[in-house]
Amino acid sequence: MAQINPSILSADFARLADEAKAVEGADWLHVDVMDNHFVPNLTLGVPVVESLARATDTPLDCHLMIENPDQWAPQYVEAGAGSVTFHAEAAAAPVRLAREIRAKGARASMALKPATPVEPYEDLLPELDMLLIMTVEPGFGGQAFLDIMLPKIRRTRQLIAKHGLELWLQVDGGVSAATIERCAEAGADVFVAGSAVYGANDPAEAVRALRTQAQSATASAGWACGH
Ligand SMILES: O=C(CO)[C@@H](O)[C@H](O)COP(=O)(O)O
Ligand SMILES: [Fe+2]
Repeated sequence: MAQINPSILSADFARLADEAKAVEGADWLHVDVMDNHFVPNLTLGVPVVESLARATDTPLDCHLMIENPDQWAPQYVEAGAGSVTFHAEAAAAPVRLAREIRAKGARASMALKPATPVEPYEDLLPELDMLLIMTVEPGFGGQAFLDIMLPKIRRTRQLIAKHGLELWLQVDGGVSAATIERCAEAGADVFVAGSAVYGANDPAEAVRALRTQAQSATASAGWACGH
């Protein structure tokens, strides 16, 4: 089943608890952590994640766009995140870090920026619960979807099938009613949407509509979605 994860980055940061509640019914709440070093933007950190975890029943999907995730990622598990994504480009020891995230009780996920290929990480995929393919350069919400990422999504779906993995394949950046079907057909099964959800008049309805679109595109593409 296709999963829709609204990105809190596009919400009103002065009303985070209400904004989290506005999308209850979503599969996960996507929380973009940016440190102004790995990306040229600064958002929120561990204390805010702790508060969000108390404010909503929706599990938190933390996307860490930070340097030194080896040091920081475990703290986001302790703060209450159910899934923690670190960037391949920033991690010093991705296998050790994925194992540590899992050992602490969260799903371990790794993200690839647009120019980072998936192939060098093929042997590492069994260590992960999810791979995130960025479909914009990380750092900001509201950017245009990069169509040139579709072949990478397709190749990753083939690697998942080749190794018989349970790995979820997430896309993040510019995902909307206009682009979600192409992502689903290419093989994505977890969809982050910021402006397409929080920019809608009814964010909860936007989540439902995106999920319906993704599910029918997945069904017609014919690859099996494992959840
Ligand atoms: O990680 C990021 C941006 O770096 C994303 O999670 C954005 O927050 C998605 O926003 P939209 O592109 O959907 O508006
Ligand atoms: Fe994100």
